[in-house]
Amino acid sequence: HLRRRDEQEEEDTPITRFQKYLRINTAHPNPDYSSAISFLNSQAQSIGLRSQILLLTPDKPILIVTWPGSDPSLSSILLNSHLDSVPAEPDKWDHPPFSAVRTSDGKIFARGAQDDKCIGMMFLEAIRNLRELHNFRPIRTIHLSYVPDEEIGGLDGAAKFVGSKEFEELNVGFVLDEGQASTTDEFRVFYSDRSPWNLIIRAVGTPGHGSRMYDNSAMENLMKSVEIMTRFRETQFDIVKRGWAASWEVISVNPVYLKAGIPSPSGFVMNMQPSEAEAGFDVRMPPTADPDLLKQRIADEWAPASRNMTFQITEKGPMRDHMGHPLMTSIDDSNPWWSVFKQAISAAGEKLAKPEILASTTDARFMRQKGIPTLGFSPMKNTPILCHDHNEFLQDTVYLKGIKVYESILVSLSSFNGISS
Ligand SMILES: CSCC[C@H](NC=O)C(=O)O
Ligand SMILES: [Zn+2]
Ligand SMILES: [Zn+2]
Repeated sequence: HLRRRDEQEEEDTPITRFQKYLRINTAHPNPDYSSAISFLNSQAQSIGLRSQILLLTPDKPILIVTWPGSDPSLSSILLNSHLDSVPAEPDKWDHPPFSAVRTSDGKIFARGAQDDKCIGMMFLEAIRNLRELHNFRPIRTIHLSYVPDEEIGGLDGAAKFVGSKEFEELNVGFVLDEGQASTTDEFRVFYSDRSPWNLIIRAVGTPGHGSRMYDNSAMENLMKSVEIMTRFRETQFDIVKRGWAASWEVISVNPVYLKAGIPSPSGFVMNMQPSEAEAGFDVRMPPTADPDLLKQRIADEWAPASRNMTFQITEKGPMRDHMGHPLMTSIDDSNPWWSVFKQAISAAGEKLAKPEILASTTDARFMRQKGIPTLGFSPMKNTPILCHDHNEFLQDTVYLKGIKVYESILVSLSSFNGISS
C-alpha cells in the first residue's frame, strides 16, 4: 500500500534531509543564508560535530564544520560547497523550483539539486555514516565549509574565507570543491577552472536624424566591434566543433547584453541615431592563456580608440598563484593527494574520466591561489548536466550513491599519512 507523500516526507532520512536543504531558497538576488546556515548547523550538531560561524561580511555567514582527527599535527582535508544558487524562472519549470518534489521515478527537482546543495549534504551524510555505522575515526582532521556568493564571484565568500586567520588555523592540506555531473558511467574530476572576465565595450559617435546616412555613429562603431568579436568567437568555436580542442581549451566570448537607444514611453525613439552604445560580454580564458595578449586584442581590434571606443575589463578573481603560475592542481604522481583520491574512487568500485579543466568557474580558484591542491568533484554520473538550467533535478539513487563515494574518499584522505604538513 502506497503511503501518502506528506507521510513519507515527515520521516527523517537522507532524502528528506536533502529535500529540506533544497527548500531553503538561497537563490540570488535574495539568498536566505541564515536559514541555510541554521539548518546545516543543526545537522552537524545532530551528528555530534563541532561548528563555527564566521561573519566576515554582514549577512553573509560562512559555516565551518569540523571532525577532529587523531593526529592534529597533520594538515587537514577541507570539503567546500556554496550555499547560494542562481535564480530560477518558476513558470518555466514543471515543478516549483523550491519544492524539491520527488517524482514517482525518483527525480528530485529543485534549483541547487546539482549545483551544489547535493554535495553539501552528501558530505554530512557520509560523515554521519562513518561515525554511526562504521565507527570510523579519522587521522587527519576533516573540515566542511559552506560559503556564500559563489554564483556572483565569491569575493564576500570564498575569497574572504581563504584570506582569514580562521582559514589559516584550519591548516588545510587538500580541498575538494564542486565539479559537474557526468552523462556517462564515469565520474568527472576537475583540476583547474577557466578564468572569467566581464568585458564591457562602449562606443560614442555622431548623433543624427534617423533617415541620414553618415559615418561614425555610435551604433556603427559598436556593431563593427560586435562583428569582429563574433568572428573571433567562431574561430574558437570551430576548433571545438572540429574536435581539435575541448571547450575549456579555447577562449569563449559570449555577448550577454546590448544597451543603446533613446527610451520613449512606447519603447525607443525610432528616428534618432543614438550617440552612445554599449555591449557586455562573458569572457573565459583557459588557465594557460596569456591575459596580456587578449587585452592587446581588445584594445587593438575589439574596442579601438580609433573607432571612438572604450572598454572596461573586470577580472573576477585571481588568475595566478603567488609564484605567478596558472591556477592548476597537478594530476600526476608529484601530487600524492591525486593518487589517494584516484585510489579512493576505485576502492568505491567507480571509474574516473580523464581529468578536465572546468569551462566555467568555481571557488576552487581561491584555494588554488593559496597553493593548496584542490579538485572539483561532484559525484553524479549518468546524469544530464542541468546546472543553471530549468528543471534542475537529481535522481535519488545518484544522490545516495554519492554519499557512499564520499565515505570512501573520506576514509582514504583522512587516513593518508604520507605528507607530514
Ligand atoms: C564570475 S565568477 C562566477 C562564478 C560562476 N560559477 C558558476 O557558475 C560562473 O559564472 O562560472
Ligand atoms: Zn556551483
Ligand atoms: Zn553555479
